[in-house]
Amino acid sequence: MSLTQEAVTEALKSVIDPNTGKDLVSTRCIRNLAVNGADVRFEVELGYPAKSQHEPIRQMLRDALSGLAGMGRVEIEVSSKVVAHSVQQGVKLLPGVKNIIAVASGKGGVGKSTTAANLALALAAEGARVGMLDADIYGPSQPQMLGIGDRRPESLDGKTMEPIEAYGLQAMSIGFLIDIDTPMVWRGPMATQALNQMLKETHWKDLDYLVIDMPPGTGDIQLTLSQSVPVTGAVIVTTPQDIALLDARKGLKMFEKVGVPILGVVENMSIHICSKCGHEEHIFGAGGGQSMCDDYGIPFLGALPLDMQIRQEADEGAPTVVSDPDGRIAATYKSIARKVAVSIAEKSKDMTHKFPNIVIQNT
Ligand SMILES: Nc1ncnc2c1ncn2[C@@H]1O[C@H](COP(=O)(O)OP(=O)(O)OP(=O)(O)O)[C@@H](O)[C@H]1O
Repeated sequence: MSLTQEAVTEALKSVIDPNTGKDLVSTRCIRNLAVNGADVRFEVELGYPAKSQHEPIRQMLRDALSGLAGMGRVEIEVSSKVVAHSVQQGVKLLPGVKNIIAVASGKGGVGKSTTAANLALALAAEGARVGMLDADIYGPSQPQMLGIGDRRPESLDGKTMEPIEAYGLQAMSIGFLIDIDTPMVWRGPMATQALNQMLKETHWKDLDYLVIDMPPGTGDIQLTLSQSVPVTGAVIVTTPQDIALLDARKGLKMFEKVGVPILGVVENMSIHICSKCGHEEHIFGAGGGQSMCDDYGIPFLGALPLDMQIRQEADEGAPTVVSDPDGRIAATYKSIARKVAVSIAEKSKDMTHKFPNIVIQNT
């Protein structure tokens, strides 16, 4: 019996994408399937970056076909294509930027900047083109974390600033434009204006994702920023103690109010593992991030331990995802990055309108 396209498709239907939980046929990821005698060739196009998953997915597809009678050679090409998604109503997308991910926290000092840096690097490691915009006006830390502290952006055309390259990321920080040693009183409108200028006047080059390290808190400045920046979705970083979770809930509500979808919650400093004896301790409490996600029906993206390695590497200007790319911590950041990217990919291009249409009727 000779091999048919239908039989191959049927066999491929049994393969579930581990990242989306759906089969690759019904999600239309299988392209250009060609059956030539006993040989099969096709492409798989994932909607999210997942370099680390290409080989395992290829292997699962091969395994699914191996049982077919009359099977010859199998050639599978796996790639990723990230598309642009809609943002809040009334806010325009940025040229050269497909999706913007806001990394926010209700409370300061929970590790938002460290998470933002590692998330951006993890998305890049999975094969995406990624930018990092440090909008933390209270304490811009990305230049230091990305090891580019003393460099300043240049302008080639006199109109736009060139982002600074760091570990493959296109980086821009409010810290490049202000002297962080000088105490500055930033008022709301000034901060918004500075951020808008950085967003629009940076020469972003074909970015799949721009990660924004937001200023911590849920005050007027944060609210204005979350309204004016064209955000695809927000990631909330929290530590597990009650006070941080309370503030994280406020952050969540703030984004909800302005129509920005929540991509999920990252619990940082979740557990402490003693570097000497390996004893595990929930210093800041256990399970808080997960239960907050259960309450609001949003994804729990993952948990990072309180680990000296994370602090040392970030402070030294080479965050863990680049310092120890094959380690356990980098694997957690990459898993979080894939969940964020999958959640964006699954977002409908037409965002549900938050505000009702106003119809004027002539009577
Ligand atoms: N999981 C972790 N384990 C150990 N240290 C961490 C971890 N996450 C962050 N840190 C350290 O905690 C400090 C605060 O982190 P970070 O600057 O990322 O917090 P933040 O929430 O962005 O703060 P801010 O409110 O100032 O913006 C840094 O020194 C960082 O290296």
